[in-house]
Amino acid sequence: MMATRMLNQHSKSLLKGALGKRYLATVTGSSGRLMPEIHRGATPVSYDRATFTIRGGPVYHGKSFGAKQNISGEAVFSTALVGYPESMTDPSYRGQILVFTQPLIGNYGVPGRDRDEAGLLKYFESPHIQAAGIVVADAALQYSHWTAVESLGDWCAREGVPAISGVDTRDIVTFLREQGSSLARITIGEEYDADEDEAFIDPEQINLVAKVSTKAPFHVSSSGDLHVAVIDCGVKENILRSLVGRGASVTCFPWDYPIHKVAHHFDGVFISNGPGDPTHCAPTVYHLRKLMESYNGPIMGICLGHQLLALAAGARTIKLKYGNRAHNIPALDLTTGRCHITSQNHGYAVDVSTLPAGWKPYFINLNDQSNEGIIHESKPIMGTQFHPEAKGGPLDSSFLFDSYVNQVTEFREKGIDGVKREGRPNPLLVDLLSKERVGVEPKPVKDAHSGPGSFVGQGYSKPVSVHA
Ligand SMILES: NC(=O)CC[C@H](N)C(=O)O
Repeated sequence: MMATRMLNQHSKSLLKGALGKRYLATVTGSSGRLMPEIHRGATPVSYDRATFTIRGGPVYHGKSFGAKQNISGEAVFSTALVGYPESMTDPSYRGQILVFTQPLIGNYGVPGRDRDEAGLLKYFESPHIQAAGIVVADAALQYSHWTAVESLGDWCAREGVPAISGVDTRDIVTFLREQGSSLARITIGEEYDADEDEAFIDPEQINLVAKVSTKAPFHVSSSGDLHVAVIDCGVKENILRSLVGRGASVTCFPWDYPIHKVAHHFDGVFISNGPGDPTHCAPTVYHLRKLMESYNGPIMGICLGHQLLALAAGARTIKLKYGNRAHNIPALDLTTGRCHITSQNHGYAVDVSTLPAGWKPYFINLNDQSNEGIIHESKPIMGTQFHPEAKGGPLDSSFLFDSYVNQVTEFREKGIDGVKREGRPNPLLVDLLSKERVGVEPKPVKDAHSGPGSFVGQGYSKPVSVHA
């Protein structure tokens, strides 16, 4: 008691915060940690009424708990139970309105922008929310978790992303499953205006990969001596971590970089996940085709990367009725007969009937029989539609990174003709490269809410409160 009286106000609030975080269930902020900065389109949290409108479908009335912004995009649903910070920052969700079937979202808050020893974001899959908006049945306004620095609603508002709750997500998903992939809009504040019906943005028409891919190469170092080139179509942090953690430094290239011209410097090539229709990436497909003609090192692709490999091989992709977005989808390994529970997030798939000679299907989806992977019959080239890096989701299929890195090691040791491939990346060149994605930060814009003296100018510097 005496000691408590002697504490100054600041230490008291810190102590209160620490105790609150550790022993009490309900936390509404996190003192002692740096709050993340404010971004384009940030608004105060809006608790206005809101509508979620599906084009050619129902209008759902609910309540806003994120930014006061109106947006439109493709409505997709995920049946994942946890992992909303990871999913929302996954660049593959760019342009999409994410409907969560898990009815309570936000109860463990949102973590900070902490980085691991390689400089990769620990809790996010990219630096910002990528989904255009989110739709939940029940938003938890109170949250509790030791990594949390803010609530889901605060995060959405700060990132300029609208969020709607109080709508029947069971009904929405039933509709989306029946009608198939649909355009939709979130409107905050005023009632939905039927005259605006034509104003739905269709992300399918946009090359989203060009928006989320780094604009210049960047490098992430590992302690090992392998070096992999990653084609960044919107790469998730955990793909990079899965390579770096296995001893492969990575240099990430923009999506349209002529990779075949530099691949001989690398022990392997990797093609990342990414948003939208893979057929928008014609330059990548062309470069991959050239790469497969000239390069003998291991090549692996995940999700969009897998689709691009298939297109480069000469196969076709199709759009699924409503896609697969979940963290528990069974994929059968056709080479072993084993089933793996996988993390997925895709709307397109490889049409396996168009796979040319020399390739075979590797995995198949046990729910809908869609293709989940392809493998070359003689070269070390493979791709998976699911996400072995998970985040969120189970790590059942992380062995695929082990086998890829084993192939990369072998290629480095034995080369093509039994001669060890020599050469480390030039340290000077590595030093010159950025250490993170270039040119993907949203630019600050002046809008109605961001003028001098407004919320954006002063909102987040205030101490945050902790319930005790
Ligand atoms: N996660 C991904 O890479 C998604 C790939 C592609 N944009 C699709 O929806 O099918």
